[in-house]
Amino acid sequence: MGDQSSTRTVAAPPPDDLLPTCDPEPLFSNLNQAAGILAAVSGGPDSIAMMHLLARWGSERRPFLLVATVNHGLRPEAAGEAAFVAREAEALGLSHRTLVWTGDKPATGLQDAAREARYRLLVHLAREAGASHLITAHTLDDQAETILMRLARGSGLRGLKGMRRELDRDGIVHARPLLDWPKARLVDLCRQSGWAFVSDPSNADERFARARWRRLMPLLAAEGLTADRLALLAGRAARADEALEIKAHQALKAAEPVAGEGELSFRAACLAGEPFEIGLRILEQALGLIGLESSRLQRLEACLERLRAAIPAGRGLRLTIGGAVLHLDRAGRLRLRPEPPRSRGR
Ligand SMILES: Nc1ncnc2c1ncn2[C@@H]1O[C@H](COP(=O)(O)OP(=O)(O)OP(=O)(O)O)[C@@H](O)[C@H]1O
Repeated sequence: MGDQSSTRTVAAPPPDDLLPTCDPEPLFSNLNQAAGILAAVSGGPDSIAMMHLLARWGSERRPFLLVATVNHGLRPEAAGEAAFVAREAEALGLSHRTLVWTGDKPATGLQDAAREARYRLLVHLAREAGASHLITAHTLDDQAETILMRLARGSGLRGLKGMRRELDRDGIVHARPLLDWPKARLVDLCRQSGWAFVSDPSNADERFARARWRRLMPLLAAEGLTADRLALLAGRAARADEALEIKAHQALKAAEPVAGEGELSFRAACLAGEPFEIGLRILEQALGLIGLESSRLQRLEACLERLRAAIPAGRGLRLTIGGAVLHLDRAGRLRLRPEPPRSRGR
């Protein structure tokens, strides 16, 4: 996260005669059709490089651009950093807004809360400004660290897909155009181009898991587990995940689903007959069809195990999961409906 401990501004050396040739056109070509772009710039080298590259992006087809910095109100330096980004943006002819997180700060899970607040503020501003896209400067290294952290948590295939290049955040497309770029390349680009940036020591603060994983990266790379290989794994996991989703969709469609009044029912035999992984996804998709987020993988697995034991035995079963009540009748039909509000969260 951008601002959890003290930072200092690095005065970059003057521009080198041999500026690295870096064409922003292919980098941002997916954004040509955007109805306005909000660029999230913390002041670190990654997002400062993104801002400079955006400013150099061919002006003809470029959608309107707005730059924003979030001051989480967690460090005294944060206001100065936002002002620094504002000045840099102005010098490039770009509009800039500073957003301040004024809400209560939780005693635990501060990083997660700050991230959530950051995206809430950014998405709100994007909507207000009429921007269709929010872009952040996540790099290949961020992707590799994310995958390692998810591996360590025993994540499923979906987690191993890593961060997505594009996702929907409440109707705004969140895009990560630098996801294939090693961080070192962006830092070099800043230094060689004379682009000043803010250096954030919290990136090396080992109280944070991401920093500890970052420290391990060279050791892992020496054994072949490089950021590139982790990204390769993520791409393959994404491909397998997509295939399994399609198979689960087909299985659910063939199970005579009947939807009505926020409910869904279907023949449950597929949950026992299909491979376990497909069964999990059928359940998740069914929950999605009644408007519920998928539950934690472990809970979903436990739920499916019970269903798989009951279905062949012709036993009825009633379960709750992820805000849903599941009712398996003796005829082998499973009905899902949202839990009544009063009993939720017990
Ligand atoms: N304070 C901030 N203001 C504006 N943008 C920010 C700020 N902090 C982070 N960002 C954006 O998010 C990108 C990723 O930053 P960082 O790696 O610090 O995020 P993170 O806390 O790991 O969150 P995420 O879940 O998005 O990975 C930055 O390159 C920048 O585009």
